[in-house]
Amino acid sequence: MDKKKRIVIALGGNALGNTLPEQMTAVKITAKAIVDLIEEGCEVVVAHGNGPQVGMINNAMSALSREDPSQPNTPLSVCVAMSQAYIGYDLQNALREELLNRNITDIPVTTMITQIRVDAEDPAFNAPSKPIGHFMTEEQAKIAEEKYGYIMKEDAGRGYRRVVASPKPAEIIEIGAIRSLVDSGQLVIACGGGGIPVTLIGNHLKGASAVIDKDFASELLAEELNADFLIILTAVEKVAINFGKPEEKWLDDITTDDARKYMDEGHFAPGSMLPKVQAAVKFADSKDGRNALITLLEKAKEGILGKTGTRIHQ
Ligand SMILES: Nc1ncnc2c1ncn2[C@@H]1O[C@H](COP(=O)(O)OP(=O)(O)O)[C@@H](O)[C@H]1O
Ligand SMILES: NC(=O)OP(=O)(O)O
Repeated sequence: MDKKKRIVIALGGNALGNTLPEQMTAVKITAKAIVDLIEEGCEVVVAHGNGPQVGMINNAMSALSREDPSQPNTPLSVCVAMSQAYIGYDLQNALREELLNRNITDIPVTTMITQIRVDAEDPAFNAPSKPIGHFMTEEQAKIAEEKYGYIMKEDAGRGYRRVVASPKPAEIIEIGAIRSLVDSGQLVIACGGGGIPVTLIGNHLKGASAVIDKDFASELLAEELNADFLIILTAVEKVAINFGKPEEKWLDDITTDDARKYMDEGHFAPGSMLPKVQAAVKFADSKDGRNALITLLEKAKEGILGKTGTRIHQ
């Protein structure tokens, strides 16, 4: 019998929604897409983003400490941990239910609280770039800057968002535990929200004020688990060159060299498609036979069957 294909899936914003009720609904659709892959005979590991959720949690915790001075401010690393548990809770339950609905009773679902070591000297700490929280108008953004000292940036024509530091992931602290669970056949949700950023001081892990990009964290997870496929599920079916322009062209199958050329030519927006293509290239180049796929959440099954999406390979 063929060895099962091991797939790490990175879930983007549309897989989770922006509010509590939206997330409840979105995870049901997401769970169907993931269990479709399991039914196709794949071994799946799930990672996910947290931009809207970590922003919401951070706003709530900051409001609490403004109202009640006895409540110290909640560090961003703790907000990431909260977002992992909140998203993991909904996703884990939706996956459990979808598996049971399809009479799959032998795959336990687990969410692993995951810390990821970053370099304390990473220059990203001095150049906030990761959008979190909800979109604002220019006027609302100015108020947020003045009132809360937030750094606000325009996000790919979609409005203004707060930006925070986003260092590169260096080491997944819980990788041994994740590997044991995956190897024993469990469906594991790990590296949520890009992982809780920590720096290492002796034996102590210190939370860092940052949000790691989940595309890069998922890539590291896929390499560490020796996955065959990294699938990045987002809001577009394929990656385009000349995106949004009259000469727009959707890409089916590209080599990592093609992708690097397109990146140099500036076809992919920073903060949205660029990190996905960068992560896909890094994974595909990391070992012969490794493939990355970028596609729409609802098309995951067609994507793995080679019918759609943008496939990136050496
Ligand atoms: N070259 C491109 N090809 C396709 N989509 C692109 C491109 N450049 C930017 N995008 C935008 O990137 C978005 C995906 O990024 P983002 O919304 O940050 O993803 P997610 O939240 O799913 O991680 C797409 O919905 C699309 O609007
Ligand atoms: N942490 C992270 O990359 O979140 P998003 O995917 O929501 O931006």
